Amino acid sequence: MSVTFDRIPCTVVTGFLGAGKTTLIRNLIENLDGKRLAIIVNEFGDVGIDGEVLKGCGIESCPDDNIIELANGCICCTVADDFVPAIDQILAREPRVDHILIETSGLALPKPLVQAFQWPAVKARVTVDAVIAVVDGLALAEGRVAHDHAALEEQRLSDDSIDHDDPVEEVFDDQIACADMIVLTKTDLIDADGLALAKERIAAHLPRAVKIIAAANGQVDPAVLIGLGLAVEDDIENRKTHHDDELDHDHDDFDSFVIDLPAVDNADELAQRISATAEAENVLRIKGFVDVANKPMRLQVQAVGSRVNHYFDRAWAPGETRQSRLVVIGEKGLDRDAIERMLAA
Ligand SMILES: Nc1nc2c(ncn2[C@@H]2O[C@H](COP(=O)(O)OP(=O)(O)OP(=O)(O)O)[C@@H](O)[C@H]2O)c(=O)[nH]1
Repeated sequence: MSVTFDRIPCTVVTGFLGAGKTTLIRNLIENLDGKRLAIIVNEFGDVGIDGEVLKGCGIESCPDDNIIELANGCICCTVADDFVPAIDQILAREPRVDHILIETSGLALPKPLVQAFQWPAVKARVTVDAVIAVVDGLALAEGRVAHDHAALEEQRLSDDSIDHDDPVEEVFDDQIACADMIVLTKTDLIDADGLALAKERIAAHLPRAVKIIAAANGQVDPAVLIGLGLAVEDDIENRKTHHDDELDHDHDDFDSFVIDLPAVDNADELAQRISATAEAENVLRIKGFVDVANKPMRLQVQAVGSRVNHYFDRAWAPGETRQSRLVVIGEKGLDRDAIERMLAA
């Protein structure tokens, strides 16, 4: 008698830079009682910050070894080299993993990633449970992504010089187009009108009837998001995106680099500098870890646009090099020298 194993379900979490993917996943890890999890974290930029944040959870059902970081790129472009080996590594785990979560980079196009699940080596063993798009409620309410289409159209008609291909909007659109469920984040930062506006803006981009779940600080009942059993790999071709005709998508609309800073004296002052820099230089995202002089703890810094969060996340380990490294991400053409000068000032 042969023994057959069911395919392991995998939830793909997409969402634009800083929308709240890591926060949501961290919450899922903490509340998915009894399920053994493995997580693949894909980042744009060389420094694996999200992986570090998730490893800090210390949850028994998701040990650090089960968190695999695929930094520096886009999983869908490196299926054979990175993704399949990562899946192999997960499937070899004992005891058996019950569920896989993938946190894609904030610039990832979900369709090519899901298409990677059609590879025979993957399809035989793993199925895409659902694609969840995390969208930034605050950014939506403020019109930083998914602008009001009617207003934009009016503006477009009155000004021929506007560039109509907005890469941020395109990535956002593609992530929404591929989603089976949408989590609208940061609802603690918006009022009822903002929430209604955010939902309206999503609806304007939604090609299908998809549920929108409002969440604050990543708190969503895992039963709503996990175990949907949708086998998305069999349906993904039907989801129309901006990049359907591109064989190669190399994210060349965006730039990212790492800045090393000396130790800082004051965390609040650094946060102000980061905010001013993001504003002046049109930076989409800054994140990293910082050495604050005379403090035993490491400072974690997270900026989405000019909004900055910072907090001491853990003590520097004995023997660990205390360093300050920030990843900066924005649209192509970032002025690296100016950003470096402003952050170091
Ligand atoms: N107030 C508030 N802040 C949030 C919420 N969700 C996320 N954040 C904050 O937003 C920032 C970015 O959150 P992340 O979870 O790192 O976002 P991400 O989508 O993983 O970011 P990337 O991986 O860089 O694309 C962090 O400072 C979070 O603490 C929320 O619901 N409310």
